Amino acid sequence: MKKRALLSVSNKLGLTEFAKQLHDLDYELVSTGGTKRTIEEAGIPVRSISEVTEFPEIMDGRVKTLHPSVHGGLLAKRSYESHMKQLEELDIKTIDLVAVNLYPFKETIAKEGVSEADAIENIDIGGPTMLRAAAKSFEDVAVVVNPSDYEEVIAGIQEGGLSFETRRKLAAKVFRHTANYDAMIAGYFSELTEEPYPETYTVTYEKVQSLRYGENPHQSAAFYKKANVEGTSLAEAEQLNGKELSYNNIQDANAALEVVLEFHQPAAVAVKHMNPCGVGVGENLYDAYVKAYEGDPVSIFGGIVALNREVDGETAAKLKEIFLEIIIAPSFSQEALDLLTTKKNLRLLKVDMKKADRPAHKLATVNGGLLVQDTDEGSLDGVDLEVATEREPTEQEMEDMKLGWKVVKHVKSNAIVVAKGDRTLGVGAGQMNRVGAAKIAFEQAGEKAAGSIMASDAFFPMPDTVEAAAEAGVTAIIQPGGSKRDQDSIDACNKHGIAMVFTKMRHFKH
Ligand SMILES: NC(=O)c1ncn([C@@H]2O[C@H](COP(=O)(O)O)[C@@H](O)[C@H]2O)c1NC=O
Repeated sequence: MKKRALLSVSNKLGLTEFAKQLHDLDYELVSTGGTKRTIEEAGIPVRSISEVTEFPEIMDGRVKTLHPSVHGGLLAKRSYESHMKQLEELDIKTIDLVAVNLYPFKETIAKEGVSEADAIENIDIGGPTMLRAAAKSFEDVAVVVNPSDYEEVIAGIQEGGLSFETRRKLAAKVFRHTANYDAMIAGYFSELTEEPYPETYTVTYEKVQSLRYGENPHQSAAFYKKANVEGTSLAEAEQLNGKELSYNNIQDANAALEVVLEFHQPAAVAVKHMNPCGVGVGENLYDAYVKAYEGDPVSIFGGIVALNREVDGETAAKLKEIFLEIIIAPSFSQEALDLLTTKKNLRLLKVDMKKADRPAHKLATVNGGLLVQDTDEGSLDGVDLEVATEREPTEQEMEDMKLGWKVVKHVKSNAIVVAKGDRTLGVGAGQMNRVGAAKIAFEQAGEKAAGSIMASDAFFPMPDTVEAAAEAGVTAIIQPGGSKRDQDSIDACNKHGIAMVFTKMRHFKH
């Protein structure tokens, strides 16, 4: 008796070649409407699914393969006499191979302005049902969900049949695929019904690449991207030069990208170990980069630089002067590319920075758990800053404080940023007490701290940070305010003639 293959695919890639090879291997082919037409047009004999089900495809294809003649043929255990007897009694033929790929739900919901009705029509029902049935029956049935596996499947059959291990691997792939598909549907409906934190949180990620190792060489790692990437993302970067990215590179590059996206003017951000070490904004990119570089010419060495304008030749020449791991930009001029690609290991990443939306959620794992929160979208846009001190900040101080505030949001807490004249001068990151972070920032800024501003990601529980700032020459402070002891800090500012504003918004980053 001929073996039977059921083919029902939305993505017709490689279909006719696969069908032809199966036919040559003496399989009887059975197909649904569009798939059958494609196979027939290639001159390959194929039977209609309606012949098998003795039922027409109905309701615009909503029901075509959902039939006992299909699912009996898939789910019967060949080793059970009772199952085989039932098939015989009901005149159902076994199905030995299934190739199915699903309605393009992901691509449909990614379309701008897609209607709910369109999204719903693209939820495949019959396809996943067949895939799951075939995968459950992997001991007897081979199931192919990805056209990239056609070749291997054909080769296996030609060599005398697919092994148990191969069939089990194909089944595992199917269950991951249908889980991924359903997770996308679940996510879509959670959004529709405005349930950001539902009773089960199902997210799905697709592999971008295996990584050589994780944070340290003894840790294994891989990079995955969201099935539907929202906004500007490193996961969609185009690498134009350099060796493969590492786990730490990706983390650092993402940190740099997040900071540079804060700015509309030409901006440059240098990052080390996920903290910005130098940030500059300017009239043009060169100017911005020079400022970022001068912010901390020591830490930037071996760092990651993100820029928010096309890298031109002049900026590239300056970037080339020091050892950098990665440069991220929306584009690179040919001149810049010619200059930078002479450094073989320097990774150049082209990232589309125009995508406005940001990921709705930030995820963090704890042992045995997952924390989910809104992305920190807090900004000073439209915020009336409260001046807490006797002295009002000058216009220049205000500008510098706005820059400091944008940067301090991205520095690990406790975080202090010292800035002046469109650039950072010192960054204190990740300290267990605030005054400690401030001291690090002042030490970095050195004499340049005179006349600078200080930004703090959270309020001051004591006036010690203000005192340290006064000693370093800081003239204005931006911080959330809200401590029971705010008055102590205000008094200290007034004593030293420092202007201080409250944002009433905290930017902890752990
Ligand atoms: N309703 C059904 O019984 C059904 N059976 C198979 N499909 C899907 O129909 C698509 C193929 O359709 P066609 O061969 O007409 O191009 C495949 O993506 C397959 O997963 C179905 N469609 C949706 O559920």
